[in-house]
Amino acid sequence: MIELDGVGYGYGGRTLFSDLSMALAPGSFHFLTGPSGAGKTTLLKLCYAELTATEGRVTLWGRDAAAMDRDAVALARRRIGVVHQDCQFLDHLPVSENILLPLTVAGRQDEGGQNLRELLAWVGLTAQAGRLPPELSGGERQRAALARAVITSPDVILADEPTGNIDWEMSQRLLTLLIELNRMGKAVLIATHDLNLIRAAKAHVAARVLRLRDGRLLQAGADL
Ligand SMILES: Nc1ncnc2c1ncn2[C@@H]1O[C@H](COP(=O)(O)OP(=O)(O)OP(=O)(O)O)[C@@H](O)[C@H]1O
Repeated sequence: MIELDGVGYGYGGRTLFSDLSMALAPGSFHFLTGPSGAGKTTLLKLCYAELTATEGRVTLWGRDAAAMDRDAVALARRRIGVVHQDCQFLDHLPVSENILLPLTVAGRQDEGGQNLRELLAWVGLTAQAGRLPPELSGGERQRAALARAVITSPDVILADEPTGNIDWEMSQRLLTLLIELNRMGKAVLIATHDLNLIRAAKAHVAARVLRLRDGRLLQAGADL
């Protein structure tokens, strides 16, 4: 679905990484780890065509991302759910409306509110649906961001440090949700520093661990 072939990227002429190749196939589960500043967020942005590779080729569902026009990128992005690192919301809209936004933007409706109700129950936010985002805890925000990322029923979920600022118990809960999505056939890629989270996941899912370091992407060893 998403393929990177010999991809490189740099900001302001400074090469961050080069010659990276990977493929996100249906039902796959990947972790992307590596030191702060290695380029994990940048790599995710290349996967959803927020950035264009300066070298190599990114292919989204068989089409070269660099050659896609805005409409084609928008269509491809509907198949990708992104949980951003800072998980920002529109603070003046209730949580439920924030979660529905990607559907609205795609010109679709949640007929009868069924999807929203099920999603809220799934992430455990039914009672918080009418609250404003600034009233949520860190873990609640992360779960709302995950619900927003999957409301359009995407084929791929890209999560950037989804457990960044939350406690271990809540991290486990989020991980369980992501594993459930994967069992439904979705490809999942999680960028994280948290090696304990990766170890916990490996007990439940056949995850590949990729390590981005010094401009190279390597498969992590059996120690993880
Ligand atoms: N818009 C930008 N302009 C210039 N440099 C940038 C930009 N975005 C990121 N960088 C730089 O690129 C490098 C990689 O950033 P990126 O956010 O991809 O790393 P990361 O591995 O996700 O880091 P972290 O784990 O801390 O989130 C960093 O040195 C960062 O300062």
